[in-house]
Amino acid sequence: MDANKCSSLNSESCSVPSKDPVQVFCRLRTLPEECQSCIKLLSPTTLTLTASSKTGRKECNYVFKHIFTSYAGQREVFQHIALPLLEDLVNGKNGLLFTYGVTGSGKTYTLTGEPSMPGIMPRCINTLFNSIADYQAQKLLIKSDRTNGFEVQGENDALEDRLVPIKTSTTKMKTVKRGGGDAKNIYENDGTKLRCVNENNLYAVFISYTEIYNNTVYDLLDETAGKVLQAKIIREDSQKRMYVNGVVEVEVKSAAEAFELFCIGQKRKRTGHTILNAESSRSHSAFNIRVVQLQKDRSHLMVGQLSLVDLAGSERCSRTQNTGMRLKEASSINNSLMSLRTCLEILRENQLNDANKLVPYRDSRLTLLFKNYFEGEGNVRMIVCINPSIKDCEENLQVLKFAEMTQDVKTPKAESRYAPSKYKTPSKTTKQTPSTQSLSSQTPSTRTPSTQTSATSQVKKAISFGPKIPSVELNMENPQENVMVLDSLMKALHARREKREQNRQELAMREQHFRKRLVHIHQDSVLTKSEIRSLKALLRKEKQTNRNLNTKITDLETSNEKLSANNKELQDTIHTLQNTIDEKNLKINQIRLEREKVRQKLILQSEQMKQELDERLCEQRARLQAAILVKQTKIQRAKEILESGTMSGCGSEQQVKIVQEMATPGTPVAATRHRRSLSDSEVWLKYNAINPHCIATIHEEEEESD
Ligand SMILES: Nc1ncnc2c1ncn2[C@@H]1O[C@H](COP(=O)(O)OP(=O)(O)OP(=O)(O)O)[C@@H](O)[C@H]1O
Repeated sequence: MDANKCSSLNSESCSVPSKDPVQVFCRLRTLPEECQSCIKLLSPTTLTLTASSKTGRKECNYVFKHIFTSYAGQREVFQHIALPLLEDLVNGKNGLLFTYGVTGSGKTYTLTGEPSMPGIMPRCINTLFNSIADYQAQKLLIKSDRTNGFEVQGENDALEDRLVPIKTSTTKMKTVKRGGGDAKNIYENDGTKLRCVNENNLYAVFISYTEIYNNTVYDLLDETAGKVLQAKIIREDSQKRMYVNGVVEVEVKSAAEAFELFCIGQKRKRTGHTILNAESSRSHSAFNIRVVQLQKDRSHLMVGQLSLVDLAGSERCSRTQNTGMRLKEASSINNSLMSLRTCLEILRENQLNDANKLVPYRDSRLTLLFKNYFEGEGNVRMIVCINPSIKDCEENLQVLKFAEMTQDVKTPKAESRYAPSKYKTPSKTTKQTPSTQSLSSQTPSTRTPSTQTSATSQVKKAISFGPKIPSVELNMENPQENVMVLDSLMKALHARREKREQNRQELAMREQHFRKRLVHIHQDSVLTKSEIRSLKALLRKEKQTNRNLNTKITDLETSNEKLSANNKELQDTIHTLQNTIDEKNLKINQIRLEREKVRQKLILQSEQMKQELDERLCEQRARLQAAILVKQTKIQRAKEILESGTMSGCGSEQQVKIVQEMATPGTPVAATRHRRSLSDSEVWLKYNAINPHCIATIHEEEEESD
């Protein structure tokens, strides 16, 4: 088949391209009434996140290009963010739009939405077809060249292709339900149109849908694989642009056809139920729209690509409580998001410091696939989706930090260029018969033995050696007749010679064509072999990773079991210690009670003793006073006697007698020594009336000594 192979973008540019920063938008999800918010909006571009940590509450402000509140509708988000990218797309410029955020923050809702509330993707498709519907190229006039470029083929070839049932398994480009007549537009179409469509051009729209699951690329539109999707490899084309090798790229002629493809892919996309989102994306998915426009004279071609990427949500395993496969998915998601962060950080560092540090795009398929957008040409926009719930606060902090940093990264400004095409007239061989044309449109791998037999018969039919050589019978009797015979023989020989020349030319041409085909087949087989080798290497690597992960899982499970056993033992010890503490507390309480009883008893006893001593003291005092009185009386009498003796001349003998009488035994004598009293308990207590002991102090001293 003769075709004009055109490259989609001409990268030969001498001038240094100007750069634009990555535009980052923020969208806040609606919050259920019972939930507390950690986000406060200060202006349409600034928000505050309040995070509480061990050291207290911390408030951080973040500024974005625009912040969409929970009241912002899908239409507003589309018009603000995606419409400019769509305009770029029909102007042949590339664009990347990706949603980033914590799981369940509304990334898929923003990109896809629901039939009644379509998100960015359906609105892009509807708007695109509302605008270019009248300027579409005939189906299959433009075809994928299987190496990230496009070919323009002759109208007859396009017609042939439309008539020949295409085996989608090998052509890498298929049509959806030929004609797509019965496909329905499931998403509401608000009739938005673009103003920048060039009415002189012919447009063709191609869709591909891929996902990156566990760091492996899969084609969601690949129907050859059956239920299990085959891993694809990422290649670099002649212009150093990354693409998924052998990806199915489908030309669609209406929005309904595009949605049908999206639904097919959506069914294959890996989603799963997690604690944080009932239908959580477990892979990163990229819905690619390529718009190819061909100038009416078919001399130039221009391609624009818009990739709508729904990143899987970042998640903390402690919150999701994922195990097994979900845990592996989560760690792969987090790893690839970490690679994205690292790449953007290094890019930013390089740009700020004018450095040339290697950006590790190859660390993850995600960064490798979108490398061109950051390094090459294309507008990059990011939507940070935020669930303002206080539960997501810590993760939102990380997301917002990354988003703010991303705004500092600058990407080369997207430029649109037409690529000139070298148009060749279709070769004679492709113009022969419909059967030969369809044969040439098939790839070698699709040809069956029956098609090969028919090809041989075609070749046989095509080769003729000219008119038959007439039988030469010379008649000697009629020389005139002989002249005629020889004349016809000569004519036949001339014709045959001409035919031979024609055949030789035809053969040379066929040989050339065949050689070309052989080269093509050889290239194909080399590519396929290298692809198989890469896939085998990938498989080996995956198997090794799998083995390592399994070993890790086993190790972790063993240590988990050990920890559980330890934990159980510790719980038992804690329980036993708790019982001992309870018993000891009980005993302490009992001792305290007994001690209190003793204290009360001692207080009572000391009071009784005090009373008793007081009584005795009173008694003794009374007795002493009586004795003193008696003594005083006697002294008085002795005085009187002495005085009267002196006066009456009484002898000294009489005086002595009187004094002796006074000193008779039994007369109480005041003693200076300490007195003691006998207590009830028959214990002698020291009694000191002048310096009495405080009873309370004694008890306290006793307690202390205890
Ligand atoms: N702005 C919004 N308005 C109304 N509902 C929303 C909004 N954002 C998200 N939702 C709802 O929240 C739920 C979770 O959203 P979605 O699936 O889009 O999250 P996600 O960020 O894609 O999560 P994951 O990363 O786990 O795939 C969905 O039921 C969705 O309908």
